[in-house]
Amino acid sequence: MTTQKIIWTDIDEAPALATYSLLPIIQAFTKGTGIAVETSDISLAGRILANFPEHLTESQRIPDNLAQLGALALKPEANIIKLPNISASIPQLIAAIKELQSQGYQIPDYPEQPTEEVEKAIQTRYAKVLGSAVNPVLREGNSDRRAPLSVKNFAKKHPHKMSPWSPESKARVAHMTTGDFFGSETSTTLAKATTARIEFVGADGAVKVLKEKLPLQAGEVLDASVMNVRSLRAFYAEQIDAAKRDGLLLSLHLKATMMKISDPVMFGHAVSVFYQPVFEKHNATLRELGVNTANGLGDVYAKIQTLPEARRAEIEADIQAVYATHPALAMVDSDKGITNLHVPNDIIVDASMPVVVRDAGKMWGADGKLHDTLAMIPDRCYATMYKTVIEDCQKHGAFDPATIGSVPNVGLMAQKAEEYGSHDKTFFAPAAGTIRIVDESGATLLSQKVEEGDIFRGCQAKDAPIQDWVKLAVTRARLTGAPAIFWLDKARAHDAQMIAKVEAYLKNHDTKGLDIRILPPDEAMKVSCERIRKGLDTISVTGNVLRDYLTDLFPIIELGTSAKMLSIVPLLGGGGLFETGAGGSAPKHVQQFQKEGYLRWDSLGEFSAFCASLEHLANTFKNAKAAVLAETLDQAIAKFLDNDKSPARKVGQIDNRGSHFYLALYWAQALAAQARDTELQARFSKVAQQLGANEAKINEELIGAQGKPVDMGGYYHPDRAKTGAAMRPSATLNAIIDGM
Ligand SMILES: NC(=O)C1=CN([C@@H]2O[C@H](COP(=O)(O)OP(=O)(O)OC[C@H]3O[C@@H](n4cnc5c(N)ncnc54)[C@H](OP(=O)(O)O)[C@@H]3O)[C@@H](O)[C@H]2O)C=CC1
Ligand SMILES: O=C(O)CCC(=O)C(=O)O
Ligand SMILES: [Mg+2]
Repeated sequence: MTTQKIIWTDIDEAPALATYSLLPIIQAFTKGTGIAVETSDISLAGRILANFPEHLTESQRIPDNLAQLGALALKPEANIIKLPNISASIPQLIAAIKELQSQGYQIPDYPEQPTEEVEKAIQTRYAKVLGSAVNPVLREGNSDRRAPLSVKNFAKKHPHKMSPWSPESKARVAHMTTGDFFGSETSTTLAKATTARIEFVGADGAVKVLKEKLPLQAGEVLDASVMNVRSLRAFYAEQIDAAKRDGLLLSLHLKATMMKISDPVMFGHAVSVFYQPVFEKHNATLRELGVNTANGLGDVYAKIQTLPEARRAEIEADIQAVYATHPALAMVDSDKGITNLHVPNDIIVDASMPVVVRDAGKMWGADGKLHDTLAMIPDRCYATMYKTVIEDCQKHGAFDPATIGSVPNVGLMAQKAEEYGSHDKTFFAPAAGTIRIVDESGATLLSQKVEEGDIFRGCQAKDAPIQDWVKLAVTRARLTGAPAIFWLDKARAHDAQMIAKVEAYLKNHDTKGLDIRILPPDEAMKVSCERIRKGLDTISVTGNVLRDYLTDLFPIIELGTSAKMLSIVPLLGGGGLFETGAGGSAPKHVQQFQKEGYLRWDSLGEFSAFCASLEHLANTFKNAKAAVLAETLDQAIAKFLDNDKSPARKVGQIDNRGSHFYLALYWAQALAAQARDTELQARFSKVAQQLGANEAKINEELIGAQGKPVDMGGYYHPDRAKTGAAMRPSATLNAIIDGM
């Protein structure tokens, strides 16, 4: 029998914890079927270690798994289960490095302000693991994200709580009206392939090359846009005044993790504008200490620890004084005094704005209560649709998960499409002048006027992925009968190029009888909201960033969480990437696990992704056992939902581990009940019997393990034995699974 491989990624935080319990079950169930489920460590800690082999002993080294998986993703045999991983901000990266060093890994410190060449080289190496470093490498296909039907039906039957909107709600989204990426964008479609370069031209005409080689294909869409920092800072200042005047909380929503070059800096400007009195008065000291506003107010607190007591107290008092004259800030953790401006990775727009919608326009204030917020989302490329959904709720009230329809998504992301690939084309203007993209003949393709500090961003979207994206949209529209809306705005330069392509490529498909529209994001949002309120589904077909934002927004509205989403990436090379859920790695869940031995991570996303991965094996390799496993897993998931076996939230109820037991039980029962594969039937009849007979005992052992602190031996790089033991506390369950 040839063995087909499924790669299960080892990642971070809550989903990594869940893996300790779930993977042994999955490996036991697939044993002897010709399917091998193997792990590949692409965790933040793993990626750090993989980049510094010469600093490690032989036994400490780990291979560059991410590069290997990236290569695998291009091949037809690729079958990868991708769990959400940390896209690290600098504070997270530094914390992970410290932890690894404390465990005896002699990797270098992160040079925050490199001066010497050696330091610069180390920083460059660390840059490879910073931010969204994994997803763009593995996502060699476009994205199909939706709620599986069983999950959607479950949510309708057991609707989660949505806060009612008050007619007095003053919540609002604020965005810039000029000087943002949206306003400045210019875009072109390449007539022929070329290798371009990006250069800065100073006021004196001197040219500085920013990027030597930018290979461009014929037919690809190339954009250049600029965030004018003066306008951005003025925008922040205005909104600070407006929030104060209107008695609103102030919140900032960016994506500093995924947009790892531009957004931390935009975040930093908000920090220095909000705390301007502190930065003015203590400018010299803070500079000397190497405070980087892009790392948030938390960086100020961290760096002033080295100052003499009196000096530190003075700065701290001046920070407190700001709150007296400024609007209240939205809080990430009001108990600990962690504000929205503390660290750049705590409020990530895709996850934070849906919660504002769910909580009726409110966020937590320092008083531990919910208040209407003024949500700053500077750039109009993304802000207007959030504005529309908030206004829709203010007008029509909260969405009712019991009755609303669905908004699945078809997202363009292959080959680092759009903003995903912009990191190596994002630059900060060294002075006033022009930044331009010049082709190999010397002709200027695009150019932007800049002032000092402005953020220049170049984006690319290759033609093949665009064609595939259009095809995927038509396929989904045909399969579901739902209208498909391309969220594209002809007033945005990039979108205008895309619209021309979409219109051309739609002609390659049979679209007879399909409802396919092209609408700007605010209108598309309006139509989609109107339709879900009537119980109707509407496919959103979007570029990369809107994909990210919408696939948290609608799932959180519809299902209460994006963890339950099915997230499939049909790879352009023929393989499959199956992502679990559409959300993140839930740091809050790890904190709860460490404190009270309770893990409320819901693995439904993993279940669905694994099922889709088995289906893919069954279809592409005609693997009959995989087909039976997939079909029975699907039945098990349905029963799991029917019996509501997802983790609860509190000690004493089943948690993630208990939910895995029930999945195993129902899966074994379904395998025992089928007759297509008698070998599996016989094998699993015994397992089903054993699991069923021990249900009470297993539950007792699993729940008995809760309620006390857990020592994982590390956060970013936990001790495998300790964590494994904590995640598999039922000797009875372990004996059955390990005995299979
Ligand atoms: N695909 C990927 O690799 C992604 C990675 N990330 C990364 O994840 C990290 C954290 O991201 P963040 O935006 O804070 O958001 P998360 O999605 O990790 O968490 C936000 C909240 O979502 C809920 N939640 C998420 N997943 C589950 C689940 N499986 N079961 C139950 N509840 C869940 C919980 O909310 P509640 O308290 O409301 O129940 C949780 O506190 C960052 O490092 C980010 O870069 C983020 C998105 C995608
Ligand atoms: O790549 C990342 O940093 C996050 C991706 C994400 O949020 C998503 O795909 O939904
Ligand atoms: Mg997301």
